[in-house]
Amino acid sequence: MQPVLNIDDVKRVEVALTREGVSVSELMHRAGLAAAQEVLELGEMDNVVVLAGMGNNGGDGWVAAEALRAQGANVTVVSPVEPDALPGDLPRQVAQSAVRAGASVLVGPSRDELDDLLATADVALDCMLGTGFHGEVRAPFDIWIECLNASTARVVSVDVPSGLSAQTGLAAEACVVADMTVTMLALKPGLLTDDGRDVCGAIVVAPLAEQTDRLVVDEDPVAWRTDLADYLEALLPRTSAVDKFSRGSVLVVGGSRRYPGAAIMAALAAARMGAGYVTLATPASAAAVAQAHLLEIPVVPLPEDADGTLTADARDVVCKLAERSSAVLVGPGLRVSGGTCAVVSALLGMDVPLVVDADGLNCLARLTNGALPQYPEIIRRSAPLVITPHRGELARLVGRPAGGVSSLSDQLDAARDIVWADGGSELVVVGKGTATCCVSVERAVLPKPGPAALATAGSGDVLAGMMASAIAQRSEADVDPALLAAYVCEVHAYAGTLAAERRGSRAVMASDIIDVVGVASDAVDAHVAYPDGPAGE
Ligand SMILES: NC(=O)C1=CN([C@@H]2O[C@H](COP(=O)(O)OP(=O)(O)OC[C@H]3O[C@@H](n4cnc5c(N)ncnc54)[C@H](OP(=O)(O)O)[C@@H]3O)[C@@H](O)[C@H]2O)[C@@H](O)CC1
Ligand SMILES: Nc1ncnc2c1ncn2[C@@H]1O[C@H](COP(=O)(O)OP(=O)(O)O)[C@@H](O)[C@H]1O
Ligand SMILES: [K+]
Repeated sequence: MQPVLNIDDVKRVEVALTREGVSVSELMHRAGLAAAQEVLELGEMDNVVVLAGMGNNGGDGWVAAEALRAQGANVTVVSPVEPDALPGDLPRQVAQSAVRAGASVLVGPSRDELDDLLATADVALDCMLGTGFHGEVRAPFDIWIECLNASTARVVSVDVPSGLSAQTGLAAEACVVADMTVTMLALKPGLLTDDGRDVCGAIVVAPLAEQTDRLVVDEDPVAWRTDLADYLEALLPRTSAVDKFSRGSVLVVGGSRRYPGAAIMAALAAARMGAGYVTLATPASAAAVAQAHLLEIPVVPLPEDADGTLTADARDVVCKLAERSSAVLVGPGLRVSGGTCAVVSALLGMDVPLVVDADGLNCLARLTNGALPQYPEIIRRSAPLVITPHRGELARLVGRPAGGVSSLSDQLDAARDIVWADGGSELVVVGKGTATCCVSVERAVLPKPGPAALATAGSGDVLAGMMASAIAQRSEADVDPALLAAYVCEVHAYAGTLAAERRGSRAVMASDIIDVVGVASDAVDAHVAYPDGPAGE
């Protein structure tokens, strides 16, 4: 797994490195050399343009310029001011050194001059704005970014594409779209989510010092990005010595007269993910339509009110069914009412592995007055509990205003508020978004996100069914619950990719994802077990 650090923690690693004798000047040199090295590895990059800003990100660029010139490249550095006029000591010193070494400099070019220069470039190094960037991009960089994005040069961004917040992943109106980002010391959350996913290109981490790995871990990374090989311990069993019950039985409690489909999709996804026996319990008036869609899955009708939503009387039947299940999912399509809250509350009080999604989470928000971290006793239990909120649901659970969870960084913060309040190892918060985090009290795991095709109604219901299915199949095993949850997200993501290939990237609907869950999980498992292809091939 690769550690991911918040920007403030990156700065602390920088300070720790200086304490261990690696000065900021030395770090800047190594950063510039690392960027230059990546350019050299692209091959045949004779004409290089370096767009340098006024801070240390610009300093990295001047160092790279000098190094590339020493390797025989034609290098022109574009700067807003004369090198001697750079305000920071370090950037000024490295700029003066690059000029002494013969780098050409173009100061404050017009748009046309910059366009002409970039037209000659094989590669452009983007060193305008790094982690010190804030607000909207000011002149001249807004214009430089437009010119760069319009050019045909390969773009290598240093540390972070200029205009992207490396913390939030949100891009300013002007933002570089890079082919590659060489980021210093460690991954940052903003590179992995939202606009960051579109603008970073390939990401290379430059550690800069041999102490970095240790110091990064000392800073308690905000998350860990998984590699496929990390999932080995999370794979679902493939033994032949099973029957349909020992393969895991899942109870899905969901649906309403208004929303029968969500629960149907969750039940189907649970079956496609490998559970041997799935049961759907749904309000009576949703049961007929559900049964018509579910040939292999028994549907149990439950007491409902005039709106076709569960009443509290459903609790007894639900709890009896739950007792016989290896895992339960509650929520998809349920709606929020006194009755549904009573059912969610009863399930939370049981000793059965539980996944809470969608309206199950909204019930949980209501049961805790929109402040779940203040009522940890409601979710404290001995059996596993996985809650799968998207950003809106997560905001509601922790009492933030609508829109108050708007980045991966916010997802991680809010999820941590919940798991730390709970304090138990049974709880995982799967904070969903354009990138998803699986957070337990032990650590936060970031599975590889899927395509935007997953942003379609019902996609979350599919994930929730898959999650309950995986937990049912691994109920006996000692596996890191956050890793197991991340494995399920990884399969969901890959199913999204397969569905997009099959249906077209904008055409995927949730049932298309369900159709390929099985082949996606086989493919992910094969990659995990045999990263270099099956043995003997
Ligand atoms: N951490 C490490 O270990 C290492 C870090 N290193 C490097 O240092 C970088 C961080 O350097 P940094 O702190 O100097 O900030 P940086 O990104 O150059 O930006 C500051 C400049 O941008 C300007 N500026 C800001 N916002 C703006 C806007 N909206 N529009 C326009 N301008 C704006 C700001 O102006 P000001 O706001 O002060 O007026 C100031 O001039 C980091 O990304 C990495 O590359 C490596 O050298 C070594 C190892
Ligand atoms: N832009 C995106 N890129 C990748 N995955 C996404 C994107 N948008 C949403 N997803 C994923 O799709 C799923 C959507 O879940 P959710 O919001 O609960 O949908 P619904 O409630 O409609 O079922 C989550 O797994 C989420 O991580
Ligand atoms: K940059």
